[in-house]
Amino acid sequence: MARRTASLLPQWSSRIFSVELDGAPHYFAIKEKHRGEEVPRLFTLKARHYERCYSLLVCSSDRVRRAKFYGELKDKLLRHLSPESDLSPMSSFLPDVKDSLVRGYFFKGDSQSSSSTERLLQELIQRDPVLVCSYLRGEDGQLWTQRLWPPAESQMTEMSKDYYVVPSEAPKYHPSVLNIVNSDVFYSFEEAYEVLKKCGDIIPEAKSVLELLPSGAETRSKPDFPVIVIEGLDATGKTTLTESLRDTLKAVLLQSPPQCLSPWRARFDQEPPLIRRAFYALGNYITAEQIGQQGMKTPVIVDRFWHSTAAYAIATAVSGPLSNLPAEGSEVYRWPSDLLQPNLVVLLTLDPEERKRRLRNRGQGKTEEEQELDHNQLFRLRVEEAYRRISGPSCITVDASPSADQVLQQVLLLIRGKCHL
Ligand SMILES: Nc1ncnc2c1ncn2[C@@H]1O[C@H](COP(=O)(O)OP(=O)(O)OP(=O)(O)O)[C@@H](O)[C@H]1O
Ligand SMILES: Nc1ccn([C@@H]2O[C@H](COP(=O)(O)O)[C@@H](O)[C@H]2O)c(=O)n1
Repeated sequence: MARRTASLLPQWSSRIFSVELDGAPHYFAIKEKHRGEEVPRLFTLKARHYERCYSLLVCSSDRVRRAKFYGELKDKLLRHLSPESDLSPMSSFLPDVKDSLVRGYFFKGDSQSSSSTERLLQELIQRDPVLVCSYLRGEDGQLWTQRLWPPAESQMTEMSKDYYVVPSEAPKYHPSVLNIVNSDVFYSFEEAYEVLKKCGDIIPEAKSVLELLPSGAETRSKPDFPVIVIEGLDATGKTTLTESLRDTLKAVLLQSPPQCLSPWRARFDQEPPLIRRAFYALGNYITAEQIGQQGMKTPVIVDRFWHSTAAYAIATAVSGPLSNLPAEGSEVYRWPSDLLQPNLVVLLTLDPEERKRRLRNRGQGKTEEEQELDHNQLFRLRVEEAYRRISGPSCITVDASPSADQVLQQVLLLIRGKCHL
């Protein structure tokens, strides 16, 4: 298996590796040592008594298989490895090369149970799309060597050489940015459709979803009436506002994901990002079809649409501070060319403490992502910033802290100014 997967990781010696140790990414490169050359030291691994570490990179050419297996691999490793192994997320990428990121895990080998670890690795490389490397500590404790595992007996390839591990600078943007397009965010009906179609064999529910889809993102004529989307984090007042707008404007209220996908939403929420995001992306096309029909008769108000799909996906793919997000103007913030464009998108924003108070008062269950919003201040900031950076159409921010009626009046003013209602 190592040989077959090796061909999926071109330019091995030019790759950068990232291991998350104690919550912070450590970047390293690999280097062949030439005679008399001083090799820079690797970051000091905290547990100095470990002599050997391993990395596993998931590198199937089938992206659905890769996404599913990456999630399963963590459970498998956690079940088999000792807690001292410090299992950490790892990735490898070619700087500035789109779609070059591969994910995996890194862990410290336990000398007491090395044979059972190696048995597990042996099983994995026989059956699964993983590429395993071992890292051996040098005598001074800081210089590490990377070697393909198990060492290739013959046929010296670029990968089967021994390399020294050397520190590397952090890339300008989070490496996940390289793979966002059509893995986390889908920019056409076809791209998202392809993912769900491939899932049909392993997720029977995918077939039911496919049956509900419009026959393609047909270019319909623009609705005669205005289409207004209300966006925002949970509990910012979207439901309250959209219902008031519906009543005031005698409009139709739609939502994304649409009601018809409700039976399958929880199922797809358990899936890895590739599949989950494809599900939500397709939901927008079903809603767009409904907008197209209703918008010929009345104004249409939409509770969440494309901005939500893209902003949450981008903010989840990238970790850490706002500076890790793709730069403003990046292609990842562009609107899909085949998706209906609303006339106005309003983003409701709220002070985090007030949002929490409203969540508490409402007292409903929360999705994992909503809990993450509560606990992780950086995630919340990334989602809000991604919302603001999406363009074509961009959103207009409205402070949702005044009373429900004041927020309604503010948004009605915007609608009358922009949509001539
Ligand atoms: N302007 C407001 N002032 C005070 N409370 C409000 C205001 N708007 C909404 N609320 C209350 O805040 C809570 C959350 O509002 P709402 O359900 O409308 O938010 P939401 O954005 O639709 O949330 P979710 O996305 O989780 O469905 C509700 O209890 C609602 O009554
Ligand atoms: N158009 C959409 C709508 C929602 N999502 C995802 O759902 C979560 C929030 O939705 P709630 O109904 O629970 O408020 C959020 O995690 C988004 O990832 C989406 O992707 N696209």
